[in-house]
Amino acid sequence: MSHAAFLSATPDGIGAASHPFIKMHGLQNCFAVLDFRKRASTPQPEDIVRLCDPRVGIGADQLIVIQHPSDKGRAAGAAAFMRIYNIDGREVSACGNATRCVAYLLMEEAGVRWVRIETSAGILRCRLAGAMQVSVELGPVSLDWRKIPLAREADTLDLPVESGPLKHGVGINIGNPHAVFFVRGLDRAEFARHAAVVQNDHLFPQGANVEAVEVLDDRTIRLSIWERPGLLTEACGTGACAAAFAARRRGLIHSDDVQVQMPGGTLTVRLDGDTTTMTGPVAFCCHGFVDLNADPPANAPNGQRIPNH
Ligand SMILES: N[C@H](CCC[C@H](N)C(=O)O)C(=O)O
Repeated sequence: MSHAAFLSATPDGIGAASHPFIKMHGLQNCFAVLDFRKRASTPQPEDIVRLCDPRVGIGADQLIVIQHPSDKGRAAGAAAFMRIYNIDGREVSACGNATRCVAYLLMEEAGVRWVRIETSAGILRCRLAGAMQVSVELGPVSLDWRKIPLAREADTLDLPVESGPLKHGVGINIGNPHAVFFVRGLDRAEFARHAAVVQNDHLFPQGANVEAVEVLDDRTIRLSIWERPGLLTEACGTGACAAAFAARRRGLIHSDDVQVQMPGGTLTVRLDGDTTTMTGPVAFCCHGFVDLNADPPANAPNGQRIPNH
């Protein structure tokens, strides 16, 4: 049975509300994956919060739901629509590492080596790049303040927001908003404190994923990531691409092939104009059944998770 086939299994003797899930990760950026291609519904926010919570649920940085593509997506050759939900239950438009994981599931299911996935940020081209290695070409990068989005016109190569060592950042939209700062060494706990201030600044009406980047050489950067809605993650695909693009744009690196080191491991990012392609490993963690539409835990997090530093 392929992993994707498990996602449509029906539990024998388990609660009727139970739904199969697979947990996967890309460099320890972890995802709970549900297949809703046989369900017309979307997950309830209280279910999303509970399922992402490591104490009462599966534990994940995002919940990913596979649906059938839209008519437009099908016409563009998309195999599925991938919906992305943050730990606070809100839907977002992009998740690079999750795209790599879902692409692996869909390619394994269909027995192919490339696949297109429809997301709210557009159609993404994905391909198998070796054993358990997947490449995803992310959509065009934008530095336009209106597309980040910012609350007011500003120089997106020198953002008017700072906290501690996070200064002179670069604002980028790569399907989701990012604020990229270049630093020299930064304790992870200190980064989390300052990144939370930046993320919640009024400059970002939709918030921002925040990266602190150290340039190690002409083709290698190291980054820490504070994702929306407020958590440190071990890796971030869109963040890696945004950081590599910003470093190249700032002239801090000169290679078009960038090694992006993160706490969970390294992604390779290929820069080509306003397109970025990330390549890296995917892995399966576990699978099982979850009850949906259950009551949220009494102390359901308000979308903030204590930094795991
Ligand atoms: N981990 C994801 C990024 C999730 C971004 C999400 N937290 C948002 O609010 O945009 C990645 O690999 O690109």
